[in-house]
Amino acid sequence: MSLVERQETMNQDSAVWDGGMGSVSDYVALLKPRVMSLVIFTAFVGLMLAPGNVHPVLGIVAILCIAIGAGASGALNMWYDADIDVVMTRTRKRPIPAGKITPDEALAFGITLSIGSVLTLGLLVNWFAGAFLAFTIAFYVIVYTMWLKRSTPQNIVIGGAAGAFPPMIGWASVTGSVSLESFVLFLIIFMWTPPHFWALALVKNGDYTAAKVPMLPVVAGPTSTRNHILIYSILLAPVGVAPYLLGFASLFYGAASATLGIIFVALAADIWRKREGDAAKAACWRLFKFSIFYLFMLFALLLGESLISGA
Ligand code: HEM
Ligand SMILES: CC(C)=CCC/C(C)=C/CC/C(C)=C/COP(=O)(O)OP(=O)(O)O
Repeated sequence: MSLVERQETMNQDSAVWDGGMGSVSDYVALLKPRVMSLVIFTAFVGLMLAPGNVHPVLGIVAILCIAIGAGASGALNMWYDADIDVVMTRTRKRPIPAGKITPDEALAFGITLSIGSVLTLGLLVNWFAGAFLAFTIAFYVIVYTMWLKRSTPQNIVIGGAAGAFPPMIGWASVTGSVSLESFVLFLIIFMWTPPHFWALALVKNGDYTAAKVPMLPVVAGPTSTRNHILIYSILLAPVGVAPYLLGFASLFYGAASATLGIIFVALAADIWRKREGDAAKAACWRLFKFSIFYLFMLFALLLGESLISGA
C-alpha cells in the first residue's frame, strides 16, 4: 500500500473520531512526554559535559529544540503506528486510536514541530547540531518506525540508535562536533535499549502478537529473548563503567556504575531463571523499572561530577 493510500485508509478508520479538535492534553500525549523526559535529560547531560561554554540562553534553546524534536518524532511515530496502536491494550488509549486527534492532525503537528525544532537549533545554535537532530528524527520515524519495526526482530537493536543520539546532539550543540566522550554516552544508551525494551516485550508479548509486530519474543520465543536480555546486560555493565575507564569520570562514578551494572546483570539473570507464571512476570517488571533508574543514575552521576568540577 502506498503512503497516500495508507493515509486515506487511516482517516476512514478514524470513524470513532469525535468531531472536535483535540485538547491540549491530547497534543501533549502525542509527544510521548514520559519516555521523552529521560531522552531530554540525557541530552542535557551531553550538553553539560561538553568542553567549552555555551551561552545559557543558547543552552536552553538547544534543550528545548531537542525536546520538541524528540516529541515531534513521537507524534510521527503515533501517526504511522495508529493501525497497530489500536490493537494493543497498552497503546489503544493514545490520542489517535482513541479518536481524539485525526491522523492528518498528528502528521501536520509532527512535521511542523520537526521542521521548527531543526531550523531553530540550526539557526540559533549551530547547523551540525541541527542536522544531527534532523537525522535522529528521520532515523526514529523512517528507519525504525516505518521500516525496521514491522520487518525484523532486531528492530530495536538498530532502531535504538535513535534514542541514543540525543546526548551526542546536546554535546554537538556546544562543540559543533562529536567526540569519543559523546560516543561513549551514545554507546551506554545503545547497549541499554535492548534489555530495557525486551523485558517489557516479554510481558506484553500478546499485544505484539495480536498486532503482528515481529518483536523478538514473538519471533524467537521467550527463551531466546531471555538469553538476549542477559547477554546485552553483561555487555552493558562494562560500557556503563567506560566513562571512568576512559578517564572522564571519577573513581566514585566507576564504583557506583559498576555496582548498578552488577544489579542490572543480577536482575537479568533472575529473568533468565524464573520462566513461569507470576514470578517470571515480576522479574521482567523489576528489570524494566530498574533499567530506567539505572540510566537516570548513570547520567545524573556524570552531571553531578561535571557540576562539581566546574564549580
Ligand atoms: C527503540 C528503543 C526503545 C523502545 C522500543 C522502547 C520502548 C518502550 C516502551 C514500549 C515503553 C512502555 C511504556 C510506554 O509506552 O510509555 C517504554 C517506557 C519507557 N522508556 Fe523506552 N524504549 C526505547 C528507548 C528508550 C530510550 C532511548 C529512553 C530514554 C533514554 C527510554 C525511556 C523510557 C522511559 C522513561 C519509559 C517509562 C515511561 C513511563 O513512565 O511510562 N526508552 N519504552
Ligand atoms: C531527538 C529525538 C528525535 C529523539 C528520539 C528519541 C527516541 C527515538 C526514543 C525512542 C523511544 C521509544 C519510546 C521508542 C518506543 O518504541 P515504539 O515506538 O515501538 O513504542 P510504542 O509501541 O510505545 O509506540
